[in-house]
Amino acid sequence: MIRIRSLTKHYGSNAVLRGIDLDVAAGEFLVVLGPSGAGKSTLLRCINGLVTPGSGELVAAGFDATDMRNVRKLRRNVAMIFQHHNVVPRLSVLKNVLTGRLGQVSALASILQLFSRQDVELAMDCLRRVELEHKAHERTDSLSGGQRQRVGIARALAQRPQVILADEPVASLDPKTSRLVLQYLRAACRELGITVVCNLHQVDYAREFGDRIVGLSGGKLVFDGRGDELRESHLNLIYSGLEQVQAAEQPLARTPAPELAAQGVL
Ligand SMILES: Nc1ncnc2c1ncn2[C@@H]1O[C@H](COP(=O)(O)OP(=O)(O)OP(=O)(O)O)[C@@H](O)[C@H]1O
Repeated sequence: MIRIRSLTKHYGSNAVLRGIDLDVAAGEFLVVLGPSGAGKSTLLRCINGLVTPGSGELVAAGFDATDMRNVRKLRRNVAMIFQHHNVVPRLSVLKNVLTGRLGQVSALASILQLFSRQDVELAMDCLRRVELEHKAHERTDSLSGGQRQRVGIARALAQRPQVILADEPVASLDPKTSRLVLQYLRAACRELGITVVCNLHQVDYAREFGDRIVGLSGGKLVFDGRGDELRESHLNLIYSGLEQVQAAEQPLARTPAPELAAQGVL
């Protein structure tokens, strides 16, 4: 579903992504772990065409994401969920979810915000999936932060995307609400076959919800494996910072990573 080869991105002299190779299978729930500034958001933004990579290949949902002519089609199929949910507070919950349909309807219908009965039924179904159907006609600013994030998920689902990119979707939520939000995302993955790539800071959630975890450090992937393969030594490598990754010159750690241990990296 996503194929990335030798992907780089620089901001001036700051090398943010330094040769990423990554495949994500259809229906997989992939968690990206990494310290602040590792390049996690930049990676997600490259996948949905918000950021143009410097070099490399990136195909998502069948579209070449490095070719900006594909951006509209790409974003129709690749939905994004942000940390601050980006919902429109003064709109009703239902209208916020319906904005997820804007990329799919005609330009005129989009300008006039005319939605068909099928669109409304789809939006209500998406609200049911995050258990907010009963809030459909309330103003979104009357909802809690966790509920707004669930509206963000429903809006993403209303797009009927092949891929959902979630950029620290639970960063500002309490533990109970965080797990609920991640459960809805995982259900979307399992029940609808949507591929999810989710940036997280919480290792426990990564282990619990990710089918697979990749560790990004200093713009390089330094771990790729299942949650139960992620050891303390890998976490040290992921969170050790740029210098050690450069010193290691080791592209990827896989448990038990005997090669890395032999080189004294772990
Ligand atoms: N638009 C931009 N212009 C210049 N530099 C940028 C821009 N966006 C990101 N960067 C830089 O790229 C690096 C990686 O940022 P990015 O947001 O991808 O990291 P991150 O891993 O998502 O961090 P966090 O966990 O704090 O969100 C940082 O050094 C950041 O300052």
